[in-house]
Amino acid sequence: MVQKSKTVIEPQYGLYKLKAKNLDLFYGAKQALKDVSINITANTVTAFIGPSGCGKSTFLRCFNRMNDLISDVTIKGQVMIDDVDIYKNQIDVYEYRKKIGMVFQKPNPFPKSIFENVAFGLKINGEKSSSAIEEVVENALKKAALWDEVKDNLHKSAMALSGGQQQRLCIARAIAVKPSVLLMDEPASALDPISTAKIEELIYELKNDFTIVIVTHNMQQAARVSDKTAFFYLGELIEYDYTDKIFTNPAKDATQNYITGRFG
Ligand SMILES: Nc1ncnc2c1ncn2[C@@H]1O[C@H](COP(=O)(O)OP(=O)(O)OP(=O)(O)O)[C@@H](O)[C@H]1O
Repeated sequence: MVQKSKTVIEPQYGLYKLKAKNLDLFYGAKQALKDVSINITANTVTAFIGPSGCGKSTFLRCFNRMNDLISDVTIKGQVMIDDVDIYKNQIDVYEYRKKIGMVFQKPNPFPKSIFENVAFGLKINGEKSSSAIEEVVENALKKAALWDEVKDNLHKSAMALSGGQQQRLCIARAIAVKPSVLLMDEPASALDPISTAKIEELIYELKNDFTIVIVTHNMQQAARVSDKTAFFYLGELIEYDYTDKIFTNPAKDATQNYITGRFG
């Protein structure tokens, strides 16, 4: 069970880690996000919840500009990391993406060894020193709570790991390049309950080093791991508040109806 401290230290002078301001997103003519604004504090876990198709993943993908890869997408408004508007023309997307790690629903290790999976990003970034790479790989695997299980088999194929181990490997791979933000799109939904519990524990630990945003369909999971929760419905951010408040005393009827299972 995740032991939570409920304190969020809000930044002074508006210096949030992630911000969106009046964000609209269209897939062709279809509007998927409507005037979404949010401020996310550094070193917190924020959960995005809401019924299928309400725009959670679309919004998550705005923070690493992954929607740029989809044709016919139009984005209006601002998305900021460390107060820099990431959709401005002069942004170097390649450099910017280094600040953001992403973990997907289905574990997607490369068909390489455990070691090579974690070392991959460092090598791409030009790290040549084997001892430096070994140190980072070990630290990333320790942070991802996988080291003890794999330390004697680092050169075995990642594909031989269990699903839960593969997902922790993907987390190690994401954090090895030292991003400051981790985006997770339903990271435990393909896993068994024991692996899910491990991922939840890990998310809670990782917020010491990263700002984490997680999309989840599992409301118990949102309640367990997140400091703040954002409820989306039909492309709108309906309510965003401390997780305890959202799950015990939401301000909006739509949130209340969703968390009590009346729709979704
Ligand atoms: N690549 C795309 N092209 C066109 N429409 C898309 C695309 N991706 C998502 N959409 C549409 O945008 C809306 C929001 O989808 P999105 O996947 O962001 O919702 P979601 O809340 O994450 O859903 P789920 O919980 O089912 O994953 C949906 O109507 C979806 O059909």
